[in-house]
Amino acid sequence: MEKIIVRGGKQLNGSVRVEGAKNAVLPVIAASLIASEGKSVIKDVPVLADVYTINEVLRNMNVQVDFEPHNNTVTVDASKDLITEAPFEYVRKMRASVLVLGPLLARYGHAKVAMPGGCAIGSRPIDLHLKGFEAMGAKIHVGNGFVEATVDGRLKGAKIYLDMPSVGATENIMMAAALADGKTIIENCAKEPEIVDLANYLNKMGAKIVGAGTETIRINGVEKLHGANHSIIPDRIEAGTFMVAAAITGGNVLIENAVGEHLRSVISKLQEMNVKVIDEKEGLRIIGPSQSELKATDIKTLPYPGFPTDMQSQMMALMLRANGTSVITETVFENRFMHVEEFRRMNAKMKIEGRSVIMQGPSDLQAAEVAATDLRAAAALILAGLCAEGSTRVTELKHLDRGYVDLAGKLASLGADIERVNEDDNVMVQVDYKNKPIVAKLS
Ligand SMILES: CC(=O)N[C@H]1[C@@H](OP(=O)(O)OP(=O)(O)OC[C@H]2O[C@@H](n3ccc(=O)[nH]c3=O)[C@H](O)[C@@H]2O)O[C@H](CO)[C@@H](O)[C@@H]1O
Ligand SMILES: C=C(OP(=O)(O)O)C(=O)O
Repeated sequence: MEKIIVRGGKQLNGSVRVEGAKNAVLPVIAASLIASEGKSVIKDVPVLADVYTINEVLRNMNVQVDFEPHNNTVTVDASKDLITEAPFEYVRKMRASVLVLGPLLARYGHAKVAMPGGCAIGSRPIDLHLKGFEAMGAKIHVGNGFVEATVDGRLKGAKIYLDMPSVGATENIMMAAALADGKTIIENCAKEPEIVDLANYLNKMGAKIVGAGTETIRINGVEKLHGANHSIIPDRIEAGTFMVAAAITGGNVLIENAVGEHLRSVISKLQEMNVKVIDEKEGLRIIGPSQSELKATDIKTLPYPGFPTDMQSQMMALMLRANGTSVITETVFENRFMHVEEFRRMNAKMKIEGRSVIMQGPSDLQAAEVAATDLRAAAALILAGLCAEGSTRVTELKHLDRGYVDLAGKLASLGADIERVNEDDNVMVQVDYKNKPIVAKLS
């Protein structure tokens, strides 16, 4: 079984570069389906399991997708006739597969995609995506584990109010509206930087979208879209994870490529905890305080620009080490506390009350064998291992590989005592992140 073994106590120093954002690249690759002519060349693509999955989803639909991992480039040619279905084997691996619904429906008037189930962080319905398509004239049928959307002719522009600012629903509706007949207005939409990145890409493809990044997006539908060149924005959650790594070890790390503007809520909480954050030309420098100076704080997760739920578990690791009582309230997903039990195995002093976790810090973290319950929990357990006494062993690394490019290798390059091993035969499978050996195996 593959494990990451972390021996705590090393201070992190140096610099590390963040990759393109997972949550931006997945919708961008899905959106490439819309182009009936020309190729799209997408750069700064992170070499992640999820990227291999979305590429497979598209290939299965007869799209030509070429991935050059060493150049971080994906080229998509969707100009042939496409198959308008995404089977369960892909959606099960990655919920973001539902993002092909909007582009397929808009281009072909038909899309059939396996219904995503819940996952370790919550039930995650797609009712808002479907209501948006219905408002644009689509008929939706859910049965036998699939959702099927059809429309005679083109989708019609509509005014759509989202009950909550869902990232996926905003993306799916925006992609569909780009090719609809007439004007669509999406109100109370998500404002995440990944929404802006997708809108920029669609506009390069010939779409007419304004307002992305605000709570109202206006889209004038066009008849055709073409391939375009695009570079993916830096991953704010990977950057945030390294910010916590520097802070939790009292280190000094420059996170190259991190965009301060995308991380305001995280920066403000770190500053409250006595962590220094300096905006430099190349990125963000993080200087962690000594453990005795790390202050407790409270966090509530919210849609952007609020504190991101995808940073909740990593910040929890840091708050466990802080002096005083800290509280985290999770408002985005109803069940994103599975990592609490694993932290407890590491001697963390914490309890769950409703949608909040209360921590009486500082916990004297001790090494244990712990299992990742989702992608960010995997990162959080590794972060806790960086300051725990002894050798922490983190398993269930399939979650980690969905969203981090060689986290262990990058932390090792900053001075962490960490390795990824296959304990059955004691073979180390990944040592140097620049060569990307582990992810290369997934192709
Ligand atoms: C690939 C990707 O970009 N994933 C991100 C995206 O997921 P995703 O797009 O799935 O998250 P949403 O913003 O849609 O979900 C937010 C909340 O809305 C609810 N909801 C959503 C859609 C819907 O039709 N009905 C409904 O009730 C969800 O259950 C959840 O409670 O945004 C989340 C919230 O920032 C992040 O944690 C994920 O990393
Ligand atoms: C929850 C996440 O991703 P996804 O929506 O792809 O499950 C995440 O990136 O933390």
